[in-house]
Amino acid sequence: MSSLGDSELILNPDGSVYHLHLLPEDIAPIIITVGDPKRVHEVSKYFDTIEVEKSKREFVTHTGFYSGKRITVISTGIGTDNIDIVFNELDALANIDFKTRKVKSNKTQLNFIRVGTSGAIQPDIPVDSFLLGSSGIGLDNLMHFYNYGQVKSQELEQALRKHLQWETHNLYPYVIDCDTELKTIFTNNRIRFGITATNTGFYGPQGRSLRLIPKVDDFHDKLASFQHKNERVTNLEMETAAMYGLAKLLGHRAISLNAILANRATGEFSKEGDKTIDALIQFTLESIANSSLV
Ligand SMILES: O=P(O)(O)O[C@H]1O[C@H](CO)[C@@H](O)[C@H]1O
Ligand SMILES: O=c1cc[nH]c(=O)[nH]1
Repeated sequence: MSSLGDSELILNPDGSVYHLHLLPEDIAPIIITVGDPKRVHEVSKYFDTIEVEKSKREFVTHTGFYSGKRITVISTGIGTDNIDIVFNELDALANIDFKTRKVKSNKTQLNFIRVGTSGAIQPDIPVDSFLLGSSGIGLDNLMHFYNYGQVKSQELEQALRKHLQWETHNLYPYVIDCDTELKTIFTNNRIRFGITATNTGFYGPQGRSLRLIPKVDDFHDKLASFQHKNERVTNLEMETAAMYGLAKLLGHRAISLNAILANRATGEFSKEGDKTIDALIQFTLESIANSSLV
């Protein structure tokens, strides 16, 4: 196997990976991802010890121990473009030998757990509730740059495309399921389940209108009315589908947990978002501590 060239695997002068500025020993196999860089501290403040604190751009990383488990928490910033960077570089840290610049023959499987915020599109999902995305619908185009056919949720993707008929808008949604073992770990009476839709923006791409009118005028109605085997589309955010796709392609596991801050059907926005996010962080850490994850 040939070595990866300098412009493919980009390392900084200190040997760290290009954007994340991390060394292979800086990360744990259990990785909590958050969008907001400030949320990293909101997670790691519960750790018993913190051994790594590094940052570059919007990518802040803390690694430490919580209840005997070594955990990394990292901010991805906003959007699936950043997920491409974070997931490829974290995988490189785990599975590429930075000295030989070759892919390792023995791979390490990483467990990605997103703790994010999101807006519900169904009226019965209250603000300040928790929701686990059992599948991710990608309305962005990230996975179209990879051969994702082997990891997609074929039947769900076909049924969704037939229902939406959004080829007229040049939209070809991809659909990828969460990891079922991680789903079991977070299955609890405090959490709802649903299909999470991921898009490239917060305003037009989530059907929001301030001064500009979104072109897809039935955006919420079309997504909210989709039904497949008792599953429905529940919420909108900006990272989950790409996480599910890249994790599966790279042989990792991923789950996305959402603090529902907005309800787009009822027009509400949480008045206690920080409290809700903190409760989801504590729920996530407790679930990890009680799991067999190492
Ligand atoms: O709170 P985070 O994790 O950033 O997640 C949500 O919030 C951001 C938009 O406000 C997007 O990243 C969206 O996915
Ligand atoms: O409506 C929302 C709320 C949080 N994050 C999103 O992406 N959308």
